[in-house]
Amino acid sequence: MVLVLAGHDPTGGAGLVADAESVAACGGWALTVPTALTVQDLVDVQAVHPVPASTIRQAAAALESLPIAAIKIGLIADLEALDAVVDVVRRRPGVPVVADPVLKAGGGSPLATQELIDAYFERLLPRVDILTPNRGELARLAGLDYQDDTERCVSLMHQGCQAVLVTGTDDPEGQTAKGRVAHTLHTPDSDRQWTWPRLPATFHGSGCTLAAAVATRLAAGESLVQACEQAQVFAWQALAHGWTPGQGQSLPRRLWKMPTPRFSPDEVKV
Ligand SMILES: Nc1ncnc2c1ncn2[C@@H]1O[C@H](COP(=O)(O)OP(=O)(O)O)[C@@H](O)[C@H]1O
Ligand SMILES: Cc1ncc(COP(=O)(O)O)c(N)n1
Repeated sequence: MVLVLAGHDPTGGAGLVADAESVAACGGWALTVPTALTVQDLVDVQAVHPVPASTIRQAAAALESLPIAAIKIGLIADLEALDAVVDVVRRRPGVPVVADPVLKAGGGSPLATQELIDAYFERLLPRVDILTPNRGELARLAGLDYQDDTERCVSLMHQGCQAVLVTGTDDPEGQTAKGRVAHTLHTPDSDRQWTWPRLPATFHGSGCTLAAAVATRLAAGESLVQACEQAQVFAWQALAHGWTPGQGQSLPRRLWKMPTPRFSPDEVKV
């Protein structure tokens, strides 16, 4: 089972719904604790309403008897929610924690203040096993003192984060080979890079899809490198099967392997 602490996105493209689909598609079972309710469509986020910290703590405590094998953290909307999430994680020592820092909506609206980013760095990072930022999020978390992504990741690992999988889709410095997106897994011992064909769309919930998949594969006992690779293959295919229902970003189809079912009354045997 994967405990997911994330925001709700009514479009189902990102947030808890995305995470639950990803977890199920990768062979796990999601336990979902909302950290925030958002108001958004596929263009941008209009509002974020944090769930009270006491509710987050209570909802997670109620799940304590269940066999949680990994924790996935998504949107955290305020300092109180951050402290509640840190408490939840501390109560489960040894369970791998995958955190996807959600700092900005796809449409550009900020989702975290500088104070919240500083607190994320100080309080949550020391308990994170793998962080999955894009390059912009990495730069904001690490701050201005570093020359390149490797230095930025080293600074996050000094803070206690065990590994960083940097997704290169946003590629602000234009370093990705043309037509490919590159992702690099940084650990204290080595770095490992993968590249994938760039798809001709902008996706809503791609980061959630990837991070929840990493958590699920870690929960299944895969190594960090295996889990990261499997999750990237899964996320790429979910995006390749994605669709664009209207204005704005495209939606990943995480359950593309599930055919449209036909239900027959004959299946009901008493
Ligand atoms: N246009 C795209 N083409 C191929 N892969 C993509 C594309 N957009 C996102 N991805 C994939 O989605 C996953 C999440 O990455 P990314 O979109 O950078 O995260 P975030 O939502 O945090 O910005 C990665 O595995 C990345 O390869
Ligand atoms: C509730 C919620 N969580 C996360 C994201 C960003 O998702 P992504 O960076 O994967 O597009 C979002 N738009 N809404």
